[in-house]
Amino acid sequence: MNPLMLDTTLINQPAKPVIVALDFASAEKTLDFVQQLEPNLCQLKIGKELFTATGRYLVEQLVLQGYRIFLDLKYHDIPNTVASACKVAADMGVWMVDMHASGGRRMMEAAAEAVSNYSQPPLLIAVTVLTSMTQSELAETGMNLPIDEAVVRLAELSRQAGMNGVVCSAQEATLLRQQLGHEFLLVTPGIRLSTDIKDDQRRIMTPKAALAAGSSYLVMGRPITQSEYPSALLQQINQGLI
Ligand SMILES: O=c1ccn([C@@H]2O[C@H](COP(=O)(O)O)[C@@H](O)[C@H]2O)c(=O)[nH]1
Repeated sequence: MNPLMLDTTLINQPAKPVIVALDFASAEKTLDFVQQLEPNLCQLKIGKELFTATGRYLVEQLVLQGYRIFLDLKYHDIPNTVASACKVAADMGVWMVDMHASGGRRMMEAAAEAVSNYSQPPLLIAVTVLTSMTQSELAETGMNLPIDEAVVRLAELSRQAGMNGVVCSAQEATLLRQQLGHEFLLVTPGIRLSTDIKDDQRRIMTPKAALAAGSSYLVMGRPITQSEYPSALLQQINQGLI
């Protein structure tokens, strides 16, 4: 494909369940890995490591290849700064961008207002409680609610402030679906196959169980990027087999 021409063939196709976290340190390693995938298999996530290494160049390359991109920079700053960053993300053509719900209502409202005039605004997602955190680690930060209550509180605030959904663990998906209905997006990292190790994740679930619990999208990094057959693994998840 001519790299300067946007591949529009997939734009109207529904998104797939998995967002693959491209946690690599260079464009070269990333593009090598992405060669094994196709835009109709999954969405891609660019987070802090890869974005720090490659900036907007790689985001735009992958958008041009027809991938929906989740720019996972978890903004947490004053309202004006986060709103301006969301506009730049929208200009890059990303599909989804996130911020910490703990940045508060005014920060999230400013972000929602900033992208409201785009014809295809990115989905705005707020991080509730990181999937690496346990109950005691949350308490150490001064937040003394049980994790699931903290997640519900932050998710309700996010929805009121105009977010399209939240990042949470799939372990909270059933509760959030009861409280917030079926339209609000639940983006769930901490996904592990039954044979995988947890790594630094703490609140985990298998892909099949997470989708059954109400997850909208499964964020998966190491289980896919370190697999010998990433494409076959994605196909099995897409078919609901694992
Ligand atoms: O609560 C959160 C928010 C973001 N993440 C990100 O998701 C991936 C998970 O990667 P794995 O290798 O599957 O653990 C990673 O990029 C995190 O930054 C998260 O894990 N939890």
